[in-house]
Amino acid sequence: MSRNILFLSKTINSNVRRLCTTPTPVQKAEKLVLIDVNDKTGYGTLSMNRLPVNSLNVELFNALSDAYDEMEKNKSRGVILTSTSPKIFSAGLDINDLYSGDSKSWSELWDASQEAFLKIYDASFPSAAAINGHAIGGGCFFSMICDYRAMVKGYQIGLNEIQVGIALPKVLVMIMGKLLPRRHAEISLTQGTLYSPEQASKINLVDDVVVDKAEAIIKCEAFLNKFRKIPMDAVNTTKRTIRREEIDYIRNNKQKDIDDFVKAVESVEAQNTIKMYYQALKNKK
Ligand SMILES: CCCCC/C=C\CCC/C=C/CC(=O)SCCNC(=O)CCNC(=O)[C@H](O)C(C)(C)COP(=O)(O)OP(=O)(O)OC[C@H]1O[C@@H](n2cnc3c(N)ncnc32)[C@H](O)[C@@H]1OP(=O)(O)O
Repeated sequence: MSRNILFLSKTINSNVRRLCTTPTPVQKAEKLVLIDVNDKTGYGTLSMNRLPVNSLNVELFNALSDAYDEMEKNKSRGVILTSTSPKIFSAGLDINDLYSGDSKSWSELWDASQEAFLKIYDASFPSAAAINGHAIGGGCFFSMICDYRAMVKGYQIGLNEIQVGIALPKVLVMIMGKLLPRRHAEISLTQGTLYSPEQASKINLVDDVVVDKAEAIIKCEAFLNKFRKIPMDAVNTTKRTIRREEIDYIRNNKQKDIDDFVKAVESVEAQNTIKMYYQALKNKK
């Protein structure tokens, strides 16, 4: 069974294409999240496909949410979250949207990010991130809400929002505070530190450091295999107990959380920093 070739199958929604083994090739997938279900294991590989850097915008968040809905509907045994880019898992929130948006568009952006967050963090199956490149800002965060992370050597990972001038949203602080030892969480959040995979593994930000994407996928599959003999209801009840605080916070404070994000982004200081950051990115070459 060839799992590396994209095949035409029914379009699940406007932004998600399921890859399966029906033998009708298509030239190029244009969907924002590609879904490849391994019929043998029942695991779905979801590949973010908003090139060049998988910057997160409303459409990519929605495509991730739709892909998770599809996995739920098909009673998936687990998801591997990765990217089609050869060197970038995700470069975080789309700086263009932060730079040129307004309170309405930032509200819509955060609303979509909350939905995608809940789909992944409260899924009824485990998710493993095969971090095949840089995972920065929101990109790092989306790997953090998976159940496991394997990262390829030679790239960087971290929550650098503070360097972009954005005060850290509450849920990011809550989850970073639980994942990392307290002192590292504090330094990382207030300084926006980016880590090598080796450094990240020392502070629990990633679980395994690997040489390439293929090894990352193998590690993710091995992690998901650990759940095969455990009743998933028991796993999910336990996981929801562990994750209840963050999930309840978003469910019960959705609008406040959106307002907090908009307030953080629209402040004069944040806008000045975002502008400088945007220009530095554009002038890089
Ligand atoms: C309760 C709800 C919770 C849900 C939360 C969800 C998300 C949490 C988000 C919280 C807030 C997050 C804030 C952020 O994420 S801000 C973004 C932080 N990201 C960055 O700082 C990364 C910036 N980019 C880079 O450092 C580099 O581009 C790179 C990723 C290391 C790749 O470097 P390189 O390979 O050299 O490529 P280029 O730099 O030349 O980039 C190619 C191309 O892409 C553009 N680009 C890069 N990053 C972004 C971006 N984040 N947004 C938009 N566009 C980006 C870059 O400008 C180049 O474009 P051009 O070819 O047109 O010049």
